[in-house]
Amino acid sequence: MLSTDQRAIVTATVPLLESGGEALVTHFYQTLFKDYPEVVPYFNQANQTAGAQQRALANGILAYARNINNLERLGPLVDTIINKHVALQILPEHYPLVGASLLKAIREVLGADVATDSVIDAWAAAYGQLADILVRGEKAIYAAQAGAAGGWSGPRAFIVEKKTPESAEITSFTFVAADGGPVMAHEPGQYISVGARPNGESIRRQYSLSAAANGKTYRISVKREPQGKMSSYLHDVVQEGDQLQLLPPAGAFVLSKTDKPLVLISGGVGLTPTLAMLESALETGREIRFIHSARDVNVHAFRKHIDALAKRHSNFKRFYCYNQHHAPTDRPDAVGFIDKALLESWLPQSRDIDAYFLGPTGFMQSVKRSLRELGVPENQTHYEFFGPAALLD
Ligand SMILES: NC(=O)C1=CN([C@@H]2O[C@H](COP(=O)(O)OP(=O)(O)OC[C@H]3O[C@@H](n4cnc5c(N)ncnc54)[C@H](O)[C@@H]3O)[C@@H](O)[C@H]2O)C=CC1
Repeated sequence: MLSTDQRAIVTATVPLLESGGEALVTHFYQTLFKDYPEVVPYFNQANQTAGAQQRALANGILAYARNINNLERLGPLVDTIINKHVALQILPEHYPLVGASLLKAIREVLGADVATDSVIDAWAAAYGQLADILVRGEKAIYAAQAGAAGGWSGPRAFIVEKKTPESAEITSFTFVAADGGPVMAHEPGQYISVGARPNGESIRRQYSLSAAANGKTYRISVKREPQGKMSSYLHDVVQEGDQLQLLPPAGAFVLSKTDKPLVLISGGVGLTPTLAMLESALETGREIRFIHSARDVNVHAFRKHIDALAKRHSNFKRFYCYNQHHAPTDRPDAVGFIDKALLESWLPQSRDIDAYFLGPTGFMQSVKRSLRELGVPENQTHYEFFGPAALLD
């Protein structure tokens, strides 16, 4: 439990963290990896190089410290972190390693004058409180995953039943359990972790499930990233019949169960979770708009499938925006970038909608701003980052 004095110390440290947050966190990661090399496989080294993971952690720590007196204000952040940890199989025994490295980094970066014993004690107590909240949330999800019909815990072997190209750069993989058993139902919008050993190196990545739950299979749809170890391995090496290890579905970016009009807005490979959302929401009869932006028709995945759904369901309209179009047969609904004017013309009349959006960061910044300016309530707009979260505003 944090004392009043310790809370005051943590709050007072916020401006210091704000000005030096990234240096602190960079130092923290260096310390963590040096002192505890066994945790390195839990981190996507590509995100480390780009600094995105450092920034995400810095933002998380700042948000926590800022709200230490009113943790409810953290809102969905805690759930998002808990779900990311579950997808990575973070366990209670990992927390002391991170805590020790964080305190060591605070001490080394701030120096003995600032990082006095009472500052370190306050941060130790604050970290302990955060760790308790996260460990409790993670335990509950692990238990739910293990207890669900078709559920499991830890890695489970799956076979690639189908490998299907969906566009010039996106390919789907459909998995069935190697033990032939059922698989737990995921919420539309959730992801699974795929584990493999390309070139003998053990790696794990999260991919959104791109189809609604059916109890038997899972489907992911992966964009080839030229530098991506897992996506290159999946595209170039993995074939139908091959075996991979999957962790159970997780993720807090899920459809809210309202009957408000649903607007799904995606850029590029960001369409994968919105596709699962679309498929499951179609059954409810609520009004749905599916808005998708792609560079051009060649990289536009699932167009035929979505067009066919739009023909069959009168509650559903789809809109496509291409940056370029090459032939009259491409027939996008707009050319260029999705902007406020375009969204205004494609949204339902009412602004009392549930909106979900994903795409590259610039796309998400633009969509978030446009929805706000168009009067969609902020708490009815939802988004997720593939990988470490960044700030959109
Ligand atoms: N939620 C997330 O975190 C997502 C992240 N990404 C990441 O983004 C990268 C590129 O993904 P791709 O599928 O190749 O996307 P892309 O580069 O093909 O872009 C998709 C669409 O978004 C549009 N767009 C990009 N910046 C925009 C802006 N500032 N305003 C309006 N529209 C904009 C593009 O013009 C294009 O139509 C990947 O590394 C991927 O991992 C992609 C989708 C979702």
